[in-house]
Formats: sequence, structure tokens, C-alpha cells
Amino acid sequence: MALALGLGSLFNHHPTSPNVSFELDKKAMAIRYRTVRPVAPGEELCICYGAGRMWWETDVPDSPPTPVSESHEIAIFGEIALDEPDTLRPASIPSSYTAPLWRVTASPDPNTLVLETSMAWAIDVPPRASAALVRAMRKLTQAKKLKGSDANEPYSIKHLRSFRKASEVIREDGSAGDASLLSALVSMVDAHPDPAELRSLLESAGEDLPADISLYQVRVPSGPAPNRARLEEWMSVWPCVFLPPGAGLAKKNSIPGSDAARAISLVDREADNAMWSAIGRDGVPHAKAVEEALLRCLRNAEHGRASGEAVGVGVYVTSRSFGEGDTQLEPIDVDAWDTRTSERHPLRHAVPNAVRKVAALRKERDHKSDAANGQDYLLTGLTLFVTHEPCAYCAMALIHSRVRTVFFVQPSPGSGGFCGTQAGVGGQPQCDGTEDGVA
Ligand SMILES: C[S@@+](CC[C@H](N)C(=O)[O-])C[C@H]1O[C@@H](n2cnc3c(N)ncnc32)[C@H](O)[C@@H]1O
Repeated sequence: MALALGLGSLFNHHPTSPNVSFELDKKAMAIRYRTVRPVAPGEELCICYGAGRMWWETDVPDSPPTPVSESHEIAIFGEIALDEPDTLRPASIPSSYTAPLWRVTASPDPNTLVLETSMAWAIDVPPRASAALVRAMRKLTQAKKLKGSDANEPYSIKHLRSFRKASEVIREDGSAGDASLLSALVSMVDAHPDPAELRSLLESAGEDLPADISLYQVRVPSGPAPNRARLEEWMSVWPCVFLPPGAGLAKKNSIPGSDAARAISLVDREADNAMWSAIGRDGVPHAKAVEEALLRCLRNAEHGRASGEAVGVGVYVTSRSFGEGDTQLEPIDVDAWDTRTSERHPLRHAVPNAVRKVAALRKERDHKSDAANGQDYLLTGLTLFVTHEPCAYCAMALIHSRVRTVFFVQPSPGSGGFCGTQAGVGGQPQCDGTEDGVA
């Protein structure tokens, strides 16, 4: 997350074709803005804040909720309703409790992924020479001399269209292109930093290329557009392709060090929605099962409070699968709550209490001398529900425990260790965060 200060905060949002792109320079702690096409006098400079409804667009309705069943409608990723009979409901929970349901994940969201750009080398060729250039590049690629022209290697240019009208291209040196020529991408600058070496490489391919190959730099998106909705934004920098839903951004398929390179896969909201509206093995819709589990977790918090604990945080851990994979686990249902007051112990938060209970249960029940990877004590494959967003300590405990998914009811902006895992503990590369969370 970066906040633009100074003039950076003046850019308004254009949802589809901004004329300015920006990139984060994390080392310099700066944001760089660049025009991505010629700008007419008086034309407003706009960036794209991301896809989807913006916070000021209050009159634009959210997409309608997906009904789970006729009698039980829950807005998937909109709202979760806890409307239990009064006898079961803890007193602290209003009779019709509704809370927004968000997904927080270690994977970046395609709607907010920042468009990163890099410099690439291009040359101008007459249209009739384009086939010769393609042949030359193919030969050099096969001979492993031209870096980045294969999809599966660093500095790949495979997501980018190879040719563009030379007159439409913004060159880094400010020169104008000839309308009768094509601008052809050759490689990323980082793959071949020395233009003289690249030029002689192209000449060595022995194809019928123009005699006066002159390389110039152009700005291109570092990776493919994360979805169709963002494609226009990416295309305004350089024509390119988008990732089909569910496709991952392969680490090796993007610019090393870029956000895209760190991404293992993107959040796939369509698949998410399908998951939430699906029916579990026991015939209960996943969304209804989540609601029940959240209620149990709220009851645990209430139980802690009623037994004199100062902090009312409750946890429920279950082996029940919510559509994420179909592994059959030994059934586990563990309840826990914060016990700092009764145990006079600063570390007896609800989450580590649950982690200890699961470890003890599995050690006793599932222990085998040949158990691999801690499967007889970790939370691998389990889902944990917690009333409050885990703090940094609890988030680390969850990461070390290898829990599969975490649901929490109450986010803790600013102090939570989990929210927007790209900023929280789970998103730190050194933490090996693999868990997903739902708030
Ligand atoms: C970063 S500021 C942009 C500069 C702001 N317009 C100003 O004059 O200070 C973001 C705010 O600008 C407004 N804004 C930006 N793009 C907009 C758009 N396309 N339509 C309406 N309001 C927009 C929203 O109120 C938003 O909260």
C-alpha cells in the first residue's frame, strides 16, 4: 500500500483508459507518474485507481447478492447474517446480526494490483520486414541467445504484442515514429542492457533485416493484465494480453522483484463465488456452514467473558471443508477463547490457545512415528474462525501452524496482523504466508 502525497494526490480516476500510469519505486519510496500516450492541451491527466466501484460512487449499486437458497439468502462477499433463535444467541449479539464478508488473501487482488511497467527495446521495421524479424528472434530464442522471448523465463515479453504502428509509440527519447513503419518489440532492457550487443545479436541471425537497426526504449507493462476488466489500462501502455480467470502469475514469467513476480496466483472471485454458493458434503451450503461456525465462535467469546475473562475473543477450529479441496481429515472441532485473565499469562490469546488444543488433540490421536511435515500436530487443512482479526502475534502463530483458512468477524484496522495480508504479517515474504483469510 502506498499513499500519494503532494501532487500525486491530485490525479482523478479514469476507470478504463487513464492517460497516466504510475509505478512504485519501493527503494526510493517514491511513486513515478508517466503519460502513456500523447496528451492534448487542456486534457485532464488521470490515473486508474483500480477496477470496480469506487468509494465515492454511492449511487452505483453493488452487484446483487447470490442467493444460496430461496429461504436463506446471504450476499456472498456482501453480508453474512447471524439470525439464530434468541435462546441460542449470546446476549451481546443483536437479534439480526449482519456483517460484511470480505476475502483477505496472501494472493494479490486483480482489481487493485498496481500496474507495473518496465523498459523494453524496440526497433522500427517496414511491414515487409516483420516476418524476417520474427524468424530472427525465433532462431535466437532457440539458440538460447535472446532472453525473455519464451513465456517461462524471466523478463518475458510473451504477454506483449510484438508490433505497433511506429507513429503511435511513445519513445523514451521523445523522438517521433514514421507512420509507414512498424515498431517491433525485441526484448526487455533488463534482459539485454547493452543495445550494441543486442543489435549484433539480431544481425547475427542472418535474416534479411533492415541495414540500419536502431534500438530505442519504450515503456511496457511488466506482466499481463490481471483480468479482462484491467486490460484497457494495461493496453494504454502497450498492447498486451490478460490472464484468464484462475491463471497464476508464474514467478518465472515476470520481472524479477516485481509485485507480479511475488504473486503465486490471483484471487479468483468467480471461483470464490462458486465456492460459497456450493453445497457441502453434508448437504449444507458452505455459506450457511460458515455462518454456523461464526456463531459458534461468537459463543466461545461470550463464554470467555461470562467466565470472567477481560478480553472477549473466541475461536472455533474445524476440519470441515468449505469447498477448498476435498481432503478427508480426521474430524476436529476445537473451541477456545482468550484466557489471559484467568491464567495470568500474557500469551494466552484465543488463537494460540486453539493452536495448542489442536496440537494436543492431534498428538494424542493422530500421532504416528512416521508422520511427515508435522501433520500430527499442525493445523494443516483446518479452518479457523475467530471473532477478531488476529493480532501480529496470533497471525504469526497461524502462519507457523499452517492453518488453511481464517475467518474473522471484526477487523482491527491499524493493529491487526492479518488484514490485507499484503500489508500484514501474512504478506511479508519472509513469513512464508500461505494462508487465506475471510473477514
Ligand atoms: C486522490 S483525490 C483526487 C483529487 C481530487 N479530485 C481533488 O481535487 O483534490 C481522490 C478523490 O477525488 C475524487 N475523484 C477522483 N476521481 C473521480 C472521478 N472519476 N469521479 C468523481 N470523483 C472523483 C473522489 O472524491 C476521490 O475521493
